[in-house]
Amino acid sequence: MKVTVVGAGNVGATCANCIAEKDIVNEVVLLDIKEGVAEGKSLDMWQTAPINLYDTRIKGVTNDYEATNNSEVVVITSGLPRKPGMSRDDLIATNAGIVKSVTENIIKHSPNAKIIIVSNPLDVMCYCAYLTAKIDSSRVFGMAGILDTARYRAFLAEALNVSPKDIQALLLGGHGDTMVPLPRYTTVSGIPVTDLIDHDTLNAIIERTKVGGGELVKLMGTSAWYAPGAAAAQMVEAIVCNHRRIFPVCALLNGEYGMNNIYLGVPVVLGKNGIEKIIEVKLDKDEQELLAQSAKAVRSVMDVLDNMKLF
Ligand SMILES: NC(=O)c1ccc[n+]([C@@H]2O[C@H](COP(=O)([O-])OP(=O)(O)OC[C@H]3O[C@@H](n4cnc5c(N)ncnc54)[C@H](O)[C@@H]3O)[C@@H](O)[C@H]2O)c1
Ligand SMILES: O=C(O)C[C@H](O)C(=O)O
Repeated sequence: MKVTVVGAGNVGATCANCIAEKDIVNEVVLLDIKEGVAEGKSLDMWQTAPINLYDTRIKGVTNDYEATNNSEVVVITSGLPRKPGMSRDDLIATNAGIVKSVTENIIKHSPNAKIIIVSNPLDVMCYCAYLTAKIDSSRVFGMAGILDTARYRAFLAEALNVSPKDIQALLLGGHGDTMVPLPRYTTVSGIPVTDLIDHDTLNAIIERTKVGGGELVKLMGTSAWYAPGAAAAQMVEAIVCNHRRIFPVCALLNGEYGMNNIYLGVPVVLGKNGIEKIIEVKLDKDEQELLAQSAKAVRSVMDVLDNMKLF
C-alpha cells in the first residue's frame, strides 16, 4: 500500500516520517517542487529505519506524479505557512492555486485516493480541493481538529497534572480563532472536566487553544509542524488500518448541523473509505451560536476563493 505526502517542508516531512515510523504501509512517496529536497529528506528518513526499526520505504521525488500512482491516501501540505502578524486567511491568494494544481495532478494519478488537506486556510482549501477533484466529499477532508484538540488536551494535562492520554475532548468549527472547543464534551478518564477544574482556568485554556497556532508562529517565525505532522499521520493510520476512529475532521456539511455546502470541523468516523459517517452531537444554544459564528468566518474566506475565479 502506498501513501503520498505532497510538500516536503516542515509539516510534510514530519508527517511522512511519522507514517513511516508507524510501519503500516509499504511505501511513502514525498513530493515537492524544490529540486532535491524531497529526495534528500527521504534518504535521511530512510536511514533512521535501522534505528527506529521499520520497513516502510520512503521515496522522495521532485514533481514526479508518476511516482505517486495509485496512492491509497494523499496528504497535501504544499503551500505557504504564515509569518508573525499574518492570519491563516492571508495565505489564500497563493495557496488556493497550489492546492488546485496539486489536486489536479493527484486525482489524475490516484483516482481512488482519499485526500487529506493540511494547507491553510484549511477549511477553504478543503473546499478548493473538493471542487477540483470532483469526487465524493467522503474522500476529501482536512486535518485540523486532531491538532486543535491535541493542544487543548495538552494544556489541560498540564493544568491538571495528569497524563494527556486520559483526556478526551471534542472541538467543532473552522480552523481559525473562531474554533469551538466544547467543555461539555471534555472528559478525563470519563470524569467531566468541569468537575476537576475551575471555570476561569478552563476558560483561559480554551482561549489559549483558539490562538494556539498563532502562539507558535510568534515563537518560531513560521507555523508549527511536529503536532500537525503527527495529527495528519494519525488520520492516515485510521484510514489505511480501517480503524474507524472518531476524530474531529474538516468535512463537507450537507444538512448536518443545519449547514450546507461548507467545510467545517465536526466529529466523524474515519475508516477505509475515508469519512464513513459524520456524527451530529447535540449542541446547546450557546454552542450553536459559536458554531454559526465560526461558519460565518469560513464563509467570508469562501467568498474570497469565489472572487479568485479559479472554478
Ligand atoms: N491544517 C493545519 O492544522 C496546519 C498545521 C500546520 C501547517 N499548516 C499549513 O500547512 C502548509 C505547509 O506548512 P509548512 O510549515 O510545512 O510549510 P513549508 O514552507 O515548510 O513547506 C511547504 C512546502 O510546500 C512546497 N510546495 C509549494 N508549492 C508546491 C507545489 N505546487 N507542489 C509541491 N510542493 C509545493 C514548498 O516547496 C515547501 O517545501 C501551510 O499552508 C501551513 O499554513 C496547516
Ligand atoms: O497556525 C498556523 O498558521 C498553522 C496551523 O494552522 C496551526 O494551527 O498550527
